[in-house]
Amino acid sequence: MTMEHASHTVAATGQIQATLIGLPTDVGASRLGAAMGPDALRVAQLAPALQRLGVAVQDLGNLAGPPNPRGERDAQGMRNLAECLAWNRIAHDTVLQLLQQKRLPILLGGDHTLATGSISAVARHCRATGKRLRVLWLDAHSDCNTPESSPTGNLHGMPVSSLCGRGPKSLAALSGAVPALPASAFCQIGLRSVDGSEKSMIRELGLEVYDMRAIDELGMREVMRRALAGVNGPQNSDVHLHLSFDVDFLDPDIAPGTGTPVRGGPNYREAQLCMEMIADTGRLASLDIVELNPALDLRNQTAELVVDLVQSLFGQSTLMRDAP
Ligand SMILES: NC(=[NH2+])NCCC[C@H](N)C(=O)O
Ligand SMILES: [Mn+2]
Ligand SMILES: [Mn+2]
Repeated sequence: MTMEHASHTVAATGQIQATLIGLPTDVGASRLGAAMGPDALRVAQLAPALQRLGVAVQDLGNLAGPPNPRGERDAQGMRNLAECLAWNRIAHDTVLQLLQQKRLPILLGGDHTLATGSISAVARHCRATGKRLRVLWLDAHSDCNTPESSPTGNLHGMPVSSLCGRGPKSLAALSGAVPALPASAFCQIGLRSVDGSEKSMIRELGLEVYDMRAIDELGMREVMRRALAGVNGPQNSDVHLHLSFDVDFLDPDIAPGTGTPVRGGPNYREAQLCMEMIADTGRLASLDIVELNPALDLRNQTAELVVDLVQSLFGQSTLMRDAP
């Protein structure tokens, strides 16, 4: 177990400087409600929970963006592309600025299209600083549809293909290079709902995927050991680890507050171990928390669970002492 944190997220004091960015949009999702996600996380005391672990937390509040319409599919097969692009530009610009200030951005979504903007910024930053980027994508879905292949036209099903240079051109170009990052930088964990077209895309891109069957057969410990193989240890100190956490990764029995739930996900202990093993790397440098839908939640229990897991992600453990 390592106790140090990645140097680029740590100010001279050794303290992580995190910034919460509320992006209240569900323009890419199938159901309304994820726009309320940031506030549900605040109600569940996300900032104080991080502060108790010694993280300095700044909250930018909810940033203003375009309206969240329920558009029909356009000629290319996408819903609400213009609004989605505008929200992602906001995500990109804000995350990039924070990374340049050596802060650790925590994007509070909002739907999962926002990962296009945030990861584009992370990719741009890594190109400029010579860091190696690793993206862990915790999700029930692989989100690698294209406008042509998507069964729904919802853009939250397309961020991975966009980032790999296959999705809608305007979204794919956000980082200033196409593709924004190599497909090999991604590692997807928890998949259990993959469209036929996405299966082909996963193979075409060569995405590293640990689906629920892999978790069942190998166990979460071995899956995470493999996922973090190029992240752990002194020889990988140049890695920027980004976590894109889609709340529907979790089993709907413990996390009902999400718009596209799929049964058979990781349970509470598996999810905790996943977060703890990421924390142990000390390399987490940016985070998306997306697809939390308070309108579908029960007494905010999903938001509270997410806060609990984020505490593990930032080093809370049963036996090690919290920061003073
Ligand atoms: N981020 C998510 N929750 N994505 C769900 C995507 C569902 C489906 N594959 C689609 O393309 O519409
Ligand atoms: Mn999902
Ligand atoms: Mn997703």
